[in-house]
Order: sequence, then C-alpha cells, then structure tokens
Amino acid sequence: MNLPPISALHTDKYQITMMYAHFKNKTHHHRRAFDLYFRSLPFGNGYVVFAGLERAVHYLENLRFTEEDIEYLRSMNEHFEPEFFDLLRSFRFTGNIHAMPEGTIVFPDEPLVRLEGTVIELQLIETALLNFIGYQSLIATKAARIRHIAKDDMLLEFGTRRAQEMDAAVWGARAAYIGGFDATSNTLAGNVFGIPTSGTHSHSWVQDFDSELEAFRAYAAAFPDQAVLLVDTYDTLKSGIPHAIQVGLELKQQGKTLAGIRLDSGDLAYLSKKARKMLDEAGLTETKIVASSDLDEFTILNLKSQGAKIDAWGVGTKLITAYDRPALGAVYKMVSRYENGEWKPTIKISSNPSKVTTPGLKNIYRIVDRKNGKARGDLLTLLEEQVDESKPLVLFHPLQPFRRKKVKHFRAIPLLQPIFKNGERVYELPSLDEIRRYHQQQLSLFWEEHLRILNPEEYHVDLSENLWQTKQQLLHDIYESIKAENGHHD
Ligand SMILES: Nc1ncnc2c1ncn2[C@@H]1O[C@H](COP(=O)(O)OP(=O)(O)OP(=O)(O)O)[C@@H](O)[C@H]1O
Ligand SMILES: O=P(O)(O)OC[C@H]1O[C@H](OP(=O)(O)OP(=O)(O)O)[C@H](O)[C@@H]1O
Ligand SMILES: O=C(O)c1cccnc1
Repeated sequence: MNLPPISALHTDKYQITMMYAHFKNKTHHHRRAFDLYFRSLPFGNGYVVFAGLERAVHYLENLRFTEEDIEYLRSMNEHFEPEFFDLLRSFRFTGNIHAMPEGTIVFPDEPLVRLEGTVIELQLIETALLNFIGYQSLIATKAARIRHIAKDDMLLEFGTRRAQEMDAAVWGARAAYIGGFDATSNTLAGNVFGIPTSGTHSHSWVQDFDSELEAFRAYAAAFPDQAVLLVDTYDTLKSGIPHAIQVGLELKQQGKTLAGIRLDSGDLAYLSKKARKMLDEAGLTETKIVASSDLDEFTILNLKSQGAKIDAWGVGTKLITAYDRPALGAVYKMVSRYENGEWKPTIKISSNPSKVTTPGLKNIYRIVDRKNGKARGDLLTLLEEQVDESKPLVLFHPLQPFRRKKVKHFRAIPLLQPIFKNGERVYELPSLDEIRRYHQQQLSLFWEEHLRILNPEEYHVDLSENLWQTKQQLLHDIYESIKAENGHHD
C-alpha cells in the first residue's frame, strides 16, 4: 500500500495554540492520558463497527512538521517564538496507544482508543484521529446494517460520485468492505486496499449507439461472460430486457453466459420479478439481476418483503454519505494527568449525566458466557484491576447502580490492544480480509436482539465497582471544592 503522508497541519488551530501555550508555560512535556469514544449510537443501530485505525497508524508513524509547515505557522501568529519551531522540527509521536482492532463491535462510552503521551502530542493528533475514526466507523456501521438486511446477497458499493470528496470515497469504500460489502466501484480503493471491484455500464453507453441492441452487443463483445447490461435507458420491459435476452441468447450460442442485467429505476420489485420470469423463460437462468437507485437498508428490506428477485444490490449515496446520520460525534477527552510519579484521574462534568466523563486509565473487557459463547455485557475497569473469571461477577448499570446482575462461568476478553509503545508501532496491521473475518466473528458473539436494525435491545456497558467509586469520589471532591470556594467568596 502506497499512501501519501498526512500533513501535521491536518488539525484544528486550537491544538497548535495550546501546544504553544504549553511551550511558553514549560508544561509541554507533561504526560497526560486521553480516551477516544462516542456517546450515542447512529442510525438507531444497536452497535458501531470500529474502523479507521489503519489510517490513524499511518498518520502517527509519519507525523512530522516540514519546513513548509513551519513557515506557514510562522506567518500565522507573531507570538510564536523560534524555539517553538525547533520543538516542532524535532516533533515525533512518542506516546503509547491502545485501541480496538478494526471490525470490533463497540458501544457508547467505551474507550475505542486509549492514549498516553506528552500533552502537546496528544492535543495535536486529536482532530485527525476523530476525523478518521468517526467517519470510517460510521460508514462501516451503515454497511453492516445493509449487510444484515441483504443476508447472503451480493452488495456493491457505488458511492464515489456522491461522496463528500475523494478521501471519503476511498476510505469509505474500505469501511464498507469491513462492514460486509463484497466489492466497490472505486478502482483506486481496489488498487490501494485490494478490495474486489465491480462495474456494469452507464446510460451514456446505451445513448452512444444508434440502438440499444447495438449497444448491448458491443458491450457483451468486449466482456463475454462478464457483461451486466443496464436495461432501463428507454423502456425496461418492452425494450431493455428483451434486448438483453436477445444478446444473452447470442452469447449462449457461443457457449458464453450473460452475467447480468441492472435495473436502475421504476418499481424494482415488480420489474425484477418480471425480469426473472422473462430471463428464465428464455433459458437464461444463470443471468443475475442487479438493482440500484437510491437504495438503503430500509428500501432493500422492503423490496425483499415484496418478493423482489434481486441478486445483487448497488448502494451509493445513502451509504457513503451516512445519509441519515452524517457524523458519529466521536469525542476525545482527557482522563488522567501524570503528576509526581503517579497517574491522577481527571473528570469533565456536565449537567447531562451521560456526558460526565469516566476518569482514569481504563481497560475494557467483553464478558462472554462460556456456555453459549454470547456476550453478556462489556465491563470498564481501572487499568490496575484484574477480572477474576473464577468468581461470579456483579454487573450494574452505571447510571442506575441498583440494577444488578450476577454473571457466572464467563470469559473476560480484553478489547484494547497495544498499538504504539513509546512511539514505536508494536501492532501488526491485519489484512483487510482478516479484518472482515474478525468483524463477522464479532457479530457472532451477539444475540440477534442487539443486531436487528430497528429498535435493538440495548447492550450494557458497565463500570467495575472500583471505577464507579473512583468516579463518584472525584465528582464528590469537585463539588466539595466548588462549595468551599463559594464559601470563601460569600
Ligand atoms: N417496489 C418498491 N418499493 C419501495 N421502494 C421502491 C420500489 N421500487 C423502487 N423503489 C425506490 O423508490 C425510489 C424511486 O426513486 P425515484 O422516484 O427517483 O424514481 P426512479 O424510479 O429511480 O426514476 P428515475 O431514476 O428515472 O428518476 C428509489 O429510492 C427506489 O429505490
Ligand atoms: O443511487 P445511488 O445509491 O446513489 O447509486 C449510485 C447511482 O449512480 C448511478 O447513477 P447516475 O445517474 O449517477 O449515472 P448513470 O448515468 O450511470 O445512471 C447509478 O446508476 C446509481 O443509480
Ligand atoms: O458499476 C455500476 O453499475 C455503477 C458504478 C457506480 C455508480 N453507479 C453504477
């Protein structure tokens, strides 16, 4: 894979201003820890498919300020002193990162990435990591929803022309593949990531000839055995399908097969049923029916319920733009400060209890029932805690701690993997096909109740007793200190 390096300037200006203010304050080397996570599930789905790590790794491994970047920053603000630029010249990512492998099924408020490092490096990279992971996870999740409905049908990603620019098309194609699509129409994504590609032809091919039949013949001559003919340019039932059948029969005489037809407008259920019947009656039983036209998981579900005879679905706009939820809303919050030789948890308080951060360096375990192999819940713990699999585990809802359940005979599977240690990558990036397989294995851990696309059952992410106590103590200490300060002022 040959990807261009990503500029260190791919960040928000406030990261640079904070870096400078830390430099002036002589606190730039202070060590901090952050968590990257999201707070609410997109599309009404029951889970998110984690994606974006590979791009994040590539970014972090190559993160440098070039002389040109430095020149630009010099022109940006007259306060920046030359010694700050020396710091940027020697800048390298030196931190520790743990993250979920791509393809993992993840839930709100779980650290998807846990980072430790100097405060300035962790500030600098926040924006890019949220950018990559937020978008790619969103598309992988949308793709997984569509896969859930399509079952074993072929799914083709057609979104590039409607995507929010080039990176979204290319990395979106990769995310869609992770989420379960079979192929992409984007040949760059095919080349860079090794994703299978697929292509039919457009209406312009048909318009380019004096007749539809001539157009179909010419296309089939170029790709005997692979041609998928678009049948809706003029009249699907009266012209497109009969012409495709004529070409299919001509191919048959040469010992070849018309691979498929594509329906791109009209009543896809009605037309596909008619088309299947016409093709079968002509003896073209192997010719597949591809459909496209503003599809998403709901339309596909509906078409299937109408008995549509569609073998392959081409999905563009609504997948690649995450049409019904254009951002995951991932966040990156400081969770701990290293002071006087130890980590001290920090918290961000909000009037909305679900937005109060969970402090400290944490691990996350998937609690899996040993008998049926199904996940019972995820458990966030403090880093130093061990989960003892030989004893019953009490899980409770962090916002409603009186709701408790006891779990026995379980495995506690740690989800965060070491990715960088002191700036060195310690993680071997899996191949895309390994990621896809891992994603499928992940899905098999969950009951269908959590996987259905409409009103899924909530999957629980709980805090260990110790972590919950730490959070309550910190909240208590902060409110006490605010009270004390207000007392002084009164
Ligand atoms: N049987 C069906 N049931 C439910 N939705 C359908 C059915 N057939 C097609 N659709 C969907 O209805 C929408 C029709 O889109 P639209 O009104 O733009 O017309 P079109 O048939 O695509 O024609 P054109 O491309 O010529 O504008 C698409 O989202 C398509 O996927
Ligand atoms: O509907 P989407 O899910 O976004 O899928 C992509 C659409 O892009 C193409 O149409 P377009 O009109 O751009 O080109 P065409 O001339 O090939 O029909 C294709 O025929 C699909 O309808
Ligand atoms: O191959 C196709 O049919 C295709 C590709 C991209 C967009 N629409 C259709």
